[in-house]
Amino acid sequence: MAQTSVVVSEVGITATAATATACPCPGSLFPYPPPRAGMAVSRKCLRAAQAELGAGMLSGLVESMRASSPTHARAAAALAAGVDDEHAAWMARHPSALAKFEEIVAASKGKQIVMFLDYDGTLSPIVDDPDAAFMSETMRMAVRSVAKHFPTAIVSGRCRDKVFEFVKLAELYYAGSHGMDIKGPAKSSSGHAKSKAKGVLFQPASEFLPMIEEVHQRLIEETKHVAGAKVENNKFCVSVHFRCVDEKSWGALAETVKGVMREYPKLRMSQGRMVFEVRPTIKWDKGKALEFLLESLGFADCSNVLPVYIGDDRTDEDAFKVLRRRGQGVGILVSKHPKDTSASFSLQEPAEVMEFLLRLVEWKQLSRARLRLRRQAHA
Ligand SMILES: O=P(O)(O)OC[C@H]1O[C@H](O[C@H]2O[C@H](CO)[C@@H](O)[C@H](O)[C@H]2O)[C@H](O)[C@@H](O)[C@@H]1O
Repeated sequence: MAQTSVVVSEVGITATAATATACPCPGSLFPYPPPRAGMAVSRKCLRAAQAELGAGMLSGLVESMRASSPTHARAAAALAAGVDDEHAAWMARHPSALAKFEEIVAASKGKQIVMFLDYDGTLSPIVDDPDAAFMSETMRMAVRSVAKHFPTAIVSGRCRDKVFEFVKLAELYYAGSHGMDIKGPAKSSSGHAKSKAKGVLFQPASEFLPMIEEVHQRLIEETKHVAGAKVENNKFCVSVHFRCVDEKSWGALAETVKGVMREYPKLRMSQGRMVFEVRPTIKWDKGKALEFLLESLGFADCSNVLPVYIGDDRTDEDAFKVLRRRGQGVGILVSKHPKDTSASFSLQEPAEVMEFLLRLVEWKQLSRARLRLRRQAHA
């Protein structure tokens, strides 16, 4: 099917018109994780683990664990190595969504904006304790206002109930467990309630529930000797956090988790921000959840919709890629540091996400007021 895509600006908003296919992904000038100098790790742990796993595999995993901490010593080293240039080049390819705000809203002309928001690191700041990742009341107000004007979904790795406890807005769509648990709004704050997605419940991995519960218990048991490790049950997936684990123990932790994973070939492991994410091997992710929600909202294969997806983590890349493939929508990565991404734009931190959301609301209110005035003038 021919995707609709007109590149509205040099920076990659793709919107309607009748021809092209997905716009090209940005090149990988600055691969993420960027290459970095080695650091001291527990040689003992590494040796023991490497014997079983194969050297390349585990040391790669530990490197990747380090890279998921951009505030680490790496940042200081990178600074000394001319990161300013790297950052400027990256920003040129992924400009601030605030700086390009006018272009973004111009691309929505004649289209329904649909908002997709990741939770951790996007609406709430990253903190050591996953149970304390609260969003501010002002952020909640901003999200509530956005949802009054546009259908809005939270797409999170968290289990749906947990992310709802944090967000506390019944008028939103929620896709928890990396999109494997989708539900429409319990209440409406706008006309969107009439949408087909109201109350929808989609759980493509439900058959994995017993296995996830089992692996959750196994991971708790097997990692209890690693100080600081925390295992979180996200219903259809499990997170193993290492943010509070001494770096010397990362190799041992990685080995332990991989050891358990070997017993569960139907589960796979990926990595987020100082966390291992364990989930079913089914072909379902945040990108699929985005497409499912668009379809449920009545925007399947439509050119009159502009999905806007804001997220900070590797799992959000699946959604950015879907937007690129569809040649439709706006992907915004929340990051202060250059990362390899399929998003077109960037915002530095949750505070900027809030500013972006508030500007959207303000713009929508102004456009409505202008329309009203024009109608009155013609009446
Ligand atoms: O898709 P998200 O909403 O971004 O969820 C991804 C994971 O986020 C949480 O972990 C991250 O945030 C924690 C709190 O700030 C932080 O301590 C941790 O290091 C981060 O990885 C959440 O706890 C996980 O379950 C989610 O999968």
